[in-house]
Amino acid sequence: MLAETVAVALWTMLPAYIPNNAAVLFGGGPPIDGGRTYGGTRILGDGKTWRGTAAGTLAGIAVALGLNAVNGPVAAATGIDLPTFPLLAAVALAFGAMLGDILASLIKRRSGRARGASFPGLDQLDFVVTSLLLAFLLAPAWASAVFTLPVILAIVVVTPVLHLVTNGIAYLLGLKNEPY
Ligand SMILES: CC(C)=CCC/C(C)=C/CC/C(C)=C/CC/C(C)=C/COC[C@@H](COP(=O)(O)O)OC/C=C(\C)CC/C=C(\C)CC/C=C(\C)CCC=C(C)C
Ligand SMILES: Nc1ccn([C@@H]2O[C@H](COP(=O)(O)OP(=O)(O)OP(=O)(O)O)[C@@H](O)[C@H]2O)c(=O)n1
Ligand SMILES: [Mg+2]
Repeated sequence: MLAETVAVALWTMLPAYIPNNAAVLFGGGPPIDGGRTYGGTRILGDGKTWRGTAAGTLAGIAVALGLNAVNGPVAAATGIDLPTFPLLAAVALAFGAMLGDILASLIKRRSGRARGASFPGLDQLDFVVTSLLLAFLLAPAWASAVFTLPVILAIVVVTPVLHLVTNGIAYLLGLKNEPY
């Protein structure tokens, strides 16, 4: 059923959705690239920090453990069979999301885009690709069972919409400098 597929997709991706939010809220401090440049432009830029990456990863893992704790009651109340997250899967989704955002900055800087510039498509799906890849790498049996083709399709369609809505609200609240 479509609603059930979307519910499983959102539940499973929550540990990958939270890291970027937490990085915005708790990030800052020394940049990962240490200010270094390559060919005259920054490697990553001041928007990718150690603190934001650590906070994001920890927040994503914490959310996965929290979802594990409420899985029983939520599954009982909704009648939907929702996955639990083994620790490796939680780490893969959370750190994978941070990694995707960092790789996207690398691509943005190499293609001459300044910090904060938009890159439609990449901005909305960078963290999806890397968190899924890392999950398949670190927890292959779990990932193959959870990320069926319909679930992956639901993720790819729903995530960009949620990303635009979340960023729009964060911008209106003054938490982000750009609404994308
Ligand atoms: C636990 C912590 C630390 C924070 C929780 C804050 C919160 C309520 C987050 C909502 C999480 C959520 C379910 C998001 C799903 C969408 C998604 C793909 C998010 C990716 O995050 C993007 C992030 C930075 O993006 P970027 O690095 O790629 O540019 O966006 C910035 C977000 C924040 C600064 C956090 C504050 C967010 C809000 C005030 C918006 C909350 C909005 C909702 C709950 C509405 C979600 C939309 C629908 C339609 C349900
Ligand atoms: N690993 C990260 C990711 C994000 N942030 C914080 O969250 C803000 C918004 O994140 P994002 O939109 O991903 O970065 P941008 O500043 O837009 O930079 P870029 O163009 O490189 O994406 C950043 O400015 C930074 O303060 C952080 O500290 N560490
Ligand atoms: Mg940005």
